[in-house]
Amino acid sequence: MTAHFLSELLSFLDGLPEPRIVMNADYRIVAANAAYIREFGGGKPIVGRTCYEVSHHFAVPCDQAGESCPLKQSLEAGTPQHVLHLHHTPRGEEHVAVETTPIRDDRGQIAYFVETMRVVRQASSRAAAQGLVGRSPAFIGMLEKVLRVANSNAAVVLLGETGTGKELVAHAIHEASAREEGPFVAVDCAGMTETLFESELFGYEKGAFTGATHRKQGLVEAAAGGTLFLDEIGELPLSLQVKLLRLLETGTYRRVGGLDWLPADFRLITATHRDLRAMVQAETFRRDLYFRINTFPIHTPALHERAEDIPLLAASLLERVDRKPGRKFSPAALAWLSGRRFSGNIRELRNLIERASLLADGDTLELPHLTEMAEDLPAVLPNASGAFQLAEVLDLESVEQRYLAWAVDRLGGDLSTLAGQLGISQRTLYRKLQAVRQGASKQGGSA
Ligand SMILES: Nc1ncnc2c1ncn2[C@@H]1O[C@H](COP(=O)(O)OP(=O)(O)OP(=O)(O)O)[C@@H](O)[C@H]1O
Repeated sequence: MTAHFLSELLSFLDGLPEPRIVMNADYRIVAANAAYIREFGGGKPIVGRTCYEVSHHFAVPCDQAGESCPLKQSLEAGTPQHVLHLHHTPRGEEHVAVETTPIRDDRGQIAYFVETMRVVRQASSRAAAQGLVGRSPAFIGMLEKVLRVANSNAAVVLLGETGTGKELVAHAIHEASAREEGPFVAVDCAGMTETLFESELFGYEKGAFTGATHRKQGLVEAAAGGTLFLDEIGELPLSLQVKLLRLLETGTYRRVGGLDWLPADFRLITATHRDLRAMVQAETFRRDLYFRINTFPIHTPALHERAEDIPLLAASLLERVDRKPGRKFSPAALAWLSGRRFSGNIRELRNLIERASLLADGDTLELPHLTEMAEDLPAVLPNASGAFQLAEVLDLESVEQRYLAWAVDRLGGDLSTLAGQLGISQRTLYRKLQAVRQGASKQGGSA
């Protein structure tokens, strides 16, 4: 491929608003457009460096560092590939959606790759005063699904324990969708009676019943052009499931006391902490409704599946609930939080942090502020505050897991320091810790 072709390609890419780079098969950046230099350049030269060094600060390509590599995938598949990566940017680490497209030469051979990057605005990998935060593999896996489905009109069902952030995730899907400018209307299905359900969802006409002194808009109408989020869908009685199914099948509804069928225009997101499939088996949830709402299920991970996010979540939640800005946790307090099992997930963590913030007078939230009202919160990992000891000969994998559990406890959840001391990347450490957590939960919470 000629230099002329490259310069033509670059002047074409320069005119595009999204940051793009061109790379060769050796991962070397051969060109970057103006938008990329503006958003990711940070005033440093880009051309001639490798993508893995610029975006990840790795010394080897991503796939050799335990990460997915879209360049390699698109070389193998010969088609564009999409991945979600944590990239170093001039603003710090950010979630970036990467699309890698192979470019063929005149003989049909893949010669270059154009990579398009979009910073994900719906989630932060650093402490943030609002929205979703997280950087663990479990969180990134979920975020990847959120971004994939957002731009379709598919019905999404969010399945996860209570307090795992289902409402926040529903909001993120809405914000990443083409309906972003439209309304986001949340409805709690728990405790809905038949009359309430119909009048709330469909609205009513003046005179429809005693007390209906004026026409009232329903939530379906309020969600027009936007997203309707039905929380706790598993709590909806069978009689109301029929009414919801009719709305979804026909795309129309009628106000209580009204004659006209009105068209509905919303994207449906539902959520539940219940096992809907088991409910279908037990015939407490309609099979046809289950298939209607279940086009794209997303599991919201429990906190113990993403326990490495606890320090980041704790810092973010403190920012959100504390009346004194800028306060931090002591290392011991963070270590203690990182080693707890929260059955109420992020909501329980948030409540505990709010309580501690009320108890603390100084600039730092210390361990006693947390434990004073939550001593009985169970530990996930052994409380190995002393030396690392083994009383038996074990296989190396188990030794590594026990050692990591001990080291996390020791370093107070400061994973970047720990990764440095262990001589491995943070990513590799996250992955190894995931195995520790899974091992701990298989053993019923004690390692
Ligand atoms: N990834 C996250 N980052 C920051 N805060 C979060 C995150 N996930 C959840 N939260 C916070 O945790 C709390 C519980 O979240 P949310 O109400 O969305 O959970 P839920 O799964 O819908 O719970 P339920 O099933 O009980 O309705 C909220 O205060 C929310 O802001």
